[in-house]
Amino acid sequence: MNLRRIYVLRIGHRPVRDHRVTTHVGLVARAFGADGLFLEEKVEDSVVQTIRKVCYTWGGDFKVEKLKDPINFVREWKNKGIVVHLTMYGLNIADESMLNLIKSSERDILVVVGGEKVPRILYDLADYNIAIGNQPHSEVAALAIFLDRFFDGRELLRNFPGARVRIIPSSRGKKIQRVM
Ligand SMILES: C[S@@+](CC[C@H](N)C(=O)[O-])C[C@H]1O[C@@H](n2cnc3c(N)ncnc32)[C@H](O)[C@@H]1O
Repeated sequence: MNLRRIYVLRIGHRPVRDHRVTTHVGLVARAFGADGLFLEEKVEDSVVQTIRKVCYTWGGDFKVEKLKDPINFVREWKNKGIVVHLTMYGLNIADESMLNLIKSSERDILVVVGGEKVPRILYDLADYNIAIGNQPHSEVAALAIFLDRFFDGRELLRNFPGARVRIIPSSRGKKIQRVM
């Protein structure tokens, strides 16, 4: 059995201004199958709390952690896993050969998404600089599409153990079941 894990690192957070987008990076990471999120130390505690509250209510084993030195963390990560940096300047994911190489690795994966400006060194540290198309858009969209392609859509059918509420999918209206 492959016990490979996939984590997300969000770099380049601007306090206050990026509160919502960094929260959304976390929610997308969790909902689209990642095992956890690493954030810079300057990220507001309320971002971490919001993501943890979603995990408490909706389940899953998703870890959120702040890092003192994200670049050093990436350096050390490379001893045990691979680093995928999502950037519009990278190799287009539509060329599936890169994605296939990433999928076939048995090592843990760190997916790095940036903000306004990403430190140059990340482009060199990354094992793969991957573009979700070579047009500028958003870290939230880039992460969602990368994870969805990585898991071939299977993440959308995942169960989240320990959920307190669950949605009963319905063609109209909102049906929610309390589980515990
Ligand atoms: C506001 S964008 C900045 C665009 C940036 N100059 C870049 O390198 O992609 C913030 C983040 O969104 C992600 N991003 C935006 N467009 C992307 C694309 N086409 N492919 C992959 N990632 C993208 C990157 O992680 C980037 O650091």
